[in-house]
Amino acid sequence: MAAATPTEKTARTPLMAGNWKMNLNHLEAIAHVQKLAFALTEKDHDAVETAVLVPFTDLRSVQTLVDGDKLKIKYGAQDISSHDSGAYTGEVSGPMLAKLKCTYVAVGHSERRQYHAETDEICNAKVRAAYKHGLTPILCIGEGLDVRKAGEQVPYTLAQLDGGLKDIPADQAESVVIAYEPVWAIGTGEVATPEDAQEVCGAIRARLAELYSQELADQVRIQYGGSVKAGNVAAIMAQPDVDGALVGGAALDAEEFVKIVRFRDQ
Ligand SMILES: O=C[C@H](O)COP(=O)(O)O
Repeated sequence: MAAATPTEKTARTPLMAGNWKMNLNHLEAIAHVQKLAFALTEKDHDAVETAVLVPFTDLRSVQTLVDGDKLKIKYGAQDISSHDSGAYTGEVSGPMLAKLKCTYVAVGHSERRQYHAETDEICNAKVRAAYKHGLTPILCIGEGLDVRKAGEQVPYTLAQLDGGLKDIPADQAESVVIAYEPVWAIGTGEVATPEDAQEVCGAIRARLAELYSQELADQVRIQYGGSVKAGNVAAIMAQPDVDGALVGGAALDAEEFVKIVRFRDQ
């Protein structure tokens, strides 16, 4: 499988996204985004795209702050309903997220797959819903420990990629963000080695080339997620097919997250 060359990599702007998960209420969200905005410079924004994926209850506050202060921090949600409206208690729709001017929405995070029984079919419907309403999906894929121990991480993850992108046309898929998150490395402190991350991220890019074209594969950003911190981000980002990170725990500490955004300085 052909991996991207470093030259192709430079054409992709790194995306550092903080997934807050179920943390920070709307007041804490404002304080946190203000800290990020204060710390991040024009130089940072030119070099790296920074985003926060926040709880639904925080979105309006974050939108007001970002709009009001014309911040360059992007924001989005952690999930999206596959339905546009109707009797779906507890769900939040694409039109609602679009109205809040979300840029991104995470789809198929392993915690959604594990605790909410989200299948590849459901993820595919959510990817469609995101594109239908002008949102960019961050499709999360990755294997559990049993799969890793069996050495099946590449075929397992590629099957999730195929399922999530099933019948998604190239003019949409060209903007997708793929987050490779080995489940065994999430919140455990067990970070995958840079070589582990590259093995699967390289395979994902090669598969995108097979599904679409090399040109499309070369422009899609592939993130690594799983216990990313300031201390390990540089080595992971040095891999040719890793274009950013989806950061959980470390994104709750504004100073740490800013260091991750400045991965080149670490
Ligand atoms: O979405 C983020 C991932 O689940 C990684 O979380 P973590 O950085 O706390 O391991």
